[in-house]
Amino acid sequence: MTISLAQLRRCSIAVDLGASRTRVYVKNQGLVVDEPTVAAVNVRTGALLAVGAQAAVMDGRTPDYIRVVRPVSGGTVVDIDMAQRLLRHLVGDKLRRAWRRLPTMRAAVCLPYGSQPLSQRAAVETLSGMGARRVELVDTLVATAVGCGLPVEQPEATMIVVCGAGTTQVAVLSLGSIVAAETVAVGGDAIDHAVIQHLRLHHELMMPGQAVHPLHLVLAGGGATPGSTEVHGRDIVSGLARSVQVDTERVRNAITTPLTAILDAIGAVLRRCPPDLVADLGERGIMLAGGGALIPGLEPMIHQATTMPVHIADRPGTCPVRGLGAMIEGKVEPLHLDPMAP
Ligand SMILES: Nc1ncnc2c1ncn2[C@@H]1O[C@H](COP(=O)(O)OP(=O)(O)OP(=O)(O)O)[C@@H](O)[C@H]1O
Repeated sequence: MTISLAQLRRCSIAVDLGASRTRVYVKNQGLVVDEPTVAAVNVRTGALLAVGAQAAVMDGRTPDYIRVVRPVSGGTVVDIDMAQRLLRHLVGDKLRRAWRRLPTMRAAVCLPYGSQPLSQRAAVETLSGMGARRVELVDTLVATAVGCGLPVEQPEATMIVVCGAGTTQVAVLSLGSIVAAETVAVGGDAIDHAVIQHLRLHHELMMPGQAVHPLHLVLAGGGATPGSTEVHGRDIVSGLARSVQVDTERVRNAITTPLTAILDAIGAVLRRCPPDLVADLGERGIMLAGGGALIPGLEPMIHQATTMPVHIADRPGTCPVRGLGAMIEGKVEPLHLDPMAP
């Protein structure tokens, strides 16, 4: 899937269509869109009522005639028409007109490692329908490593863990390519689900998906984390609104179980790596990226399991699209190997 840097330099836009968020980088302009991949539709008329953050707040609060939809799932565009409508609204009128004027507009899209031909085709069709004459597909892992500022083109090992909403991808890269990689169907959404299940089982409380985020922020407080915190939801039995005091340590334990799948993937990738590369990693450590990198407890858990240094990338969620952006801007220099060198 990975194509040459020369081809990428001809692209005008870079797109990361994630299950949770859509990000668009425009050449010479930077990151212009970073919004939830959500649209609200009037089911009676088919009209699009809201997109992005506006649509996300409607989720779970709509009357019958409004449906909140997510056109991307597990790294695949599952509703091409809706994804195009969503993208059109997110990029705005000004940018759209500029796209139409460019007869040879090329787009770069990042796709999860090992994505199926059907997923690749859906991404290409989505962007072609938006006016792109050519769509270049790039591995999310390579784009993210570039976005994190890692020296991917060098003959040194780089380990990256990209934790998204639906999946986590783990890879060791060297000389601009993936040496070993693994994908697991565990991401931020699975962690939110574990928290919701914990509250349902131990507190008989139903909690909406969006309400989990404040709890993450409390848990991420590190040493300053309070022993308990108040959460609001609906009582399972009575159906009435209720607040409960939740033991933060028990919530932390509840999210540990799904996180072990990520540790297994890291172990599998390390076992498949040549020893020289693993030795490099002992010094350099592991880079955590993707929005899920901020999941409380993930970083210390990986450090404890691998004994390697673990770093969380700067603005981890936008690393893939910023990496793609750097590639289309021509900021990534390929390593020139001279075959005649002594
Ligand atoms: N501060 C935070 N604490 C915990 N989890 C977070 C935080 N910020 C984002 N997340 C989680 O990160 C996930 C979104 O990450 P990201 O934006 O990388 O996903 P995506 O690229 O849309 O998804 P995918 O790569 O699976 O298609 C969500 O599940 C969200 O709950």
